[in-house]
Amino acid sequence: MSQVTDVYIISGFLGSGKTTVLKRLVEDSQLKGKKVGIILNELGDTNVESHLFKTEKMVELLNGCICCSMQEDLKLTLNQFIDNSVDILLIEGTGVANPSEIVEAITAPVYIDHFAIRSIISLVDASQYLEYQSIFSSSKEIRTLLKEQINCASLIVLNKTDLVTEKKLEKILASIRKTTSVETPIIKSTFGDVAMNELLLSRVQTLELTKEAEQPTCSCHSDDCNHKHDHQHATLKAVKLTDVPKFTKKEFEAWLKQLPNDVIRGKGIITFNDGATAYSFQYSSGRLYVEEVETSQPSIIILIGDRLDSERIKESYRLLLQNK
Ligand SMILES: Nc1nc2c(ncn2[C@@H]2O[C@H](COP(=O)(O)OP(=O)(O)OP(=O)(O)O)[C@@H](O)[C@H]2O)c(=O)[nH]1
Repeated sequence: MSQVTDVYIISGFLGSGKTTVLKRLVEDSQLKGKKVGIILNELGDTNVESHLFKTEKMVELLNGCICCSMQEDLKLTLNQFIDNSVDILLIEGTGVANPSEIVEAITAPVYIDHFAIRSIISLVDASQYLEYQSIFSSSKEIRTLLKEQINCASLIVLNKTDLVTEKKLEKILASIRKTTSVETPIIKSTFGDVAMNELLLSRVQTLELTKEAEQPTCSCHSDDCNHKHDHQHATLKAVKLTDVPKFTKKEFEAWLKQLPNDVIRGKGIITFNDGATAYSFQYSSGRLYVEEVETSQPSIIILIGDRLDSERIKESYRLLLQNK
């Protein structure tokens, strides 16, 4: 029989810092000489972050969410990891994935001898946590999802604390504590700088499951976490813009900032006027981050948000191009 692979699920809403933590886990595992497997799930049909993980065995599941519409694809991928064993399997869901549904797939009897979920790490964006409560006040699905991402965690990482005051942080902690079990640790961080032993600590008791078990368990402590719910996040949408010309960074940033508030997240590959270098860009919490990258991927802009009006965004993009 093949060895049991340690599995870590990285969850959290759009832009909360999942990939940042994933990168740290990958680097640590490599330093320890472990073979790493990654499952990266994206809502859209393009992953603009694959350049970050060139050396690992990575499977990208695009155009859907592994917690619902892509459960079958997740199973096929897990089969690959049985045949091609790794020491640690890191799964990053989309920003709208419900981790309990991923747990459900992995704890199916057929996988019980092969995979052991060690932790469900949920990232929370401190700079947006309270804001999301009001932005999504009319979207029950998203508010439920945000709650579930927290309630199903075995470790909550309250990230982006550099962007909020101590007073606001206390308010956020109190609000999170209202819905989550007191046993679930909450660790504050910037750029996911949580001690590696905390991230890697085995916190999920799925090993008790037997092959005969009919109902898989997850570490959920909340009545809100309904394993059999009709999981929907149809209001969240990704818009992709291709054939992207060169801009100045200033033009690009100004354009992102004037987009409607319902654009929660942006990412992609872009080149600026000042040369041929490609940059990976991240737009999150209303801030633009760019980083030079070596990639053959053509320029692309992906915008994700609630009930996005794609026509309005495309029109705004056309105007940007016209005014260049
Ligand atoms: N200021 C600040 N920025 C952060 C922090 N953590 C991550 N970021 C930045 O926020 C952006 C989004 O981070 P990611 O790790 O890509 O977030 P994500 O959850 O993987 O995003 P999606 O997969 O799109 O949902 C990146 O530009 C990060 O560098 C933090 O603690 N503080």
